[in-house]
Order: sequence, then structure tokens, then C-alpha cells
Amino acid sequence: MSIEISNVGKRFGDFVALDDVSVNIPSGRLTALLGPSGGGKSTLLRIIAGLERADTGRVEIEGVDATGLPPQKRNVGFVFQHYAAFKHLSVRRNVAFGLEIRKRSKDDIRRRVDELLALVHLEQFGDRLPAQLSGGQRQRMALARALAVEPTVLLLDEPFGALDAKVRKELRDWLRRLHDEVHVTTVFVTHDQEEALEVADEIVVINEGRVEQIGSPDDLYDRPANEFVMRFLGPVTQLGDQLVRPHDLQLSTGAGDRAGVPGRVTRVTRVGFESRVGVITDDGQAVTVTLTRNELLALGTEVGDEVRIRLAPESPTTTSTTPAQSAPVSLTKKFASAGGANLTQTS
Ligand SMILES: Nc1ncnc2c1ncn2[C@@H]1O[C@H](COP(=O)(O)OP(=O)(O)OP(=O)(O)O)[C@@H](O)[C@H]1O
Repeated sequence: MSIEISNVGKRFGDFVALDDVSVNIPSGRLTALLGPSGGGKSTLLRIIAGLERADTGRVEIEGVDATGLPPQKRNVGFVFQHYAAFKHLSVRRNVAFGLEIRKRSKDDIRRRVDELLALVHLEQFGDRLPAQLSGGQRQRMALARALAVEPTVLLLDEPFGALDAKVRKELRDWLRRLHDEVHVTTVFVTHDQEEALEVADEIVVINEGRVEQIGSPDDLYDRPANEFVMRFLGPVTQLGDQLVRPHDLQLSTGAGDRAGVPGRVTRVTRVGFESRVGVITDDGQAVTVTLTRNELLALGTEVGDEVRIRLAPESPTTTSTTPAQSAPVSLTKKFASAGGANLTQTS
């Protein structure tokens, strides 16, 4: 284990920002701290970096107790959302900065900066000033600078948060490829579930100062530990008392079909390649079903049609704990007896 966080607590006045958090972050992997705004992700990252002191608990980095160490003794590289570059220094000098203060030889520095600029695809921009770079290029420079001193751990706090959606997506793919090349243990903070699912090997879901679940993207998406994780990781709809993903529901038409929950189509919306079908069940529950465009065409269903909703076999579900949204028991029973796969399971 590369970073072991044990029973860390942090308060700001009366406010509990982190409540007895324990997480093991594996070496050489890309780990996302994911959760809603204000949940405590940045605070945890800053505690790993040594920029913030935990009130209780312990932080170990590569077997060394780092709890009381200042940031410069932890051998961590850090990149923030708004990266503070030295404005008057060229990109090369910015990247070289950490090496210069470590008094490396000029030749060494030149070689290493060349390597780093190539790694982040900024070879041709070495002589520019930071202000002459785009936002995405500046964040790549920040990463090169953080990597220059060969940190044990790279910590990224919403590194692409300030960039537009398209550049964000490009940099996300690029970060994944970069990590596959350099394999430095990396922890990055994001509130964007798609970003975490796409990039991370491992995701730690943090909410209201507590860890909700730790696992691979597949684990979290397919086997959410609770309703919060299920809702946070992707779209959900409710059928009976179960929360399910809208794309895990199937629709059928045809008078002879008696399986599944009966209802009527209220809305059909196309969003790019997918189609969202709103159905109101005979018991009055509004359910959303997501189909591919071709599935919708094959089904040929329109607003007003009678349909039956079924859960695709092996689909993940979570029992809703929100009383206001719970369906009448009769519906659950009816659905279960109508052969609703694992809908009767409770977790
Ligand atoms: N220095 C501080 N003084 C007082 N409160 C703070 C301080 N730093 C953070 N907090 C509070 O602690 C909580 C957790 O903040 P943190 O920045 O860790 O959340 P986050 O999950 O990273 O959220 P975001 O995605 O919005 O950055 C927030 O409610 C925040 O207001």
C-alpha cells in the first residue's frame, strides 16, 4: 500500500470536514476521490500533501509516517485547478524550477526538462511564457513541473476543472495515457462521476466527510454499496421499491405478454444515440427507461401505448430507503410475482 490513511478526522470550528476516514491507496495506480461539493475531498488531498493537518489519525506514505511531516519532506507533487505558474519565467524554466532549487547540474536539468516537455507534448512551447499557453497547455505544464522532481505521489485537485468540456475530455484521456507511461501513484479529486469512471483504476466515494465506498469503476457502478453511491454514479429510476439504472430496464409491447409491470408511455425523448421513454405504471409510478435508438425503432412504441417494464437479467439494483419515494407494497409484490428477476433482492 502506498498511502495509508487511518482514522483521519478534521474539523473547521464546529464543522466536521472529515469523520474518521480510513483509506488505503495502492501504489502505482490512478485513484479518484469522488463526491459532491463540500464533501471533504480536497481536505483529504491537502492532508495527504501536508498542506493541512489532521486533528486525529495517521497518514503513511510508502511505509513512512508522514502525519507530522511538512509538505516538502513528503516527496509529493501537487497540481491545483488554478495553477500558479511563475509568470515571468518561460515554460522550460517553470518546469525546471524544482530541479534548479535541488542544485542539479545544468546538463541534467536540460535533459530532464526535454524529456518532460515531450511527455506532456509541449516540446515546441518551451520558450513561451505561461500566459502564451492555452488553459489545457498550462495544466500540462503544471503536471510536467510536478513530475520533474520524481515525486512518490502525484496529487491533483480538480486539475481540469476550470477548462471547457471538450478540453477536459482530451486531458482526461491524456492523463490516463500519461499515467500508463509513468505509473506514479496518483490521487486526483473530482466531482465528475464520468471523469472518475473513465480515468481511475480505483474510486473512493466521499460524502459529508465520510467514505461511502471504495472500489473499481465497475464495482461502484454495478455493485453500489448504498443508495447514495448508486445515485451519484449515474442515472437512476425507481421501479417498485427498487432503484435501477434506466438502461437496465426493458420494454415490451404486445397483448399476450403478461410479464413485467404494466404501464403507459407518457413521453419519448431522443438525446443523441439514446432515447428516454417515460412510462406511468398502472399503479401511478413514473419510470424512465433508456433505450438505444434502434431498440426504440424495433419496438415502435409511441406516447399513449401500453407497455410492460421488465428488469434486464443480472442488473444491479438498490432498495430505495427514501420513504417518500417508496412504492406501495402491492406494486412490489405484483412486480416480484410477475417474474422480475432480482428485483425482490434487498441489499
Ligand atoms: N480552511 C477552511 N476553513 C473552514 N472551512 C473549511 C476550510 N476548508 C474547507 N472547509 C469546509 O470543509 C468542507 C469540505 O471542503 P472540501 O474543500 O474538502 O470539499 P470538497 O469535497 O473538495 O468540495 P469541492 O468539490 O467543492 O472542492 C466544506 O464544507 C468547506 O466549506
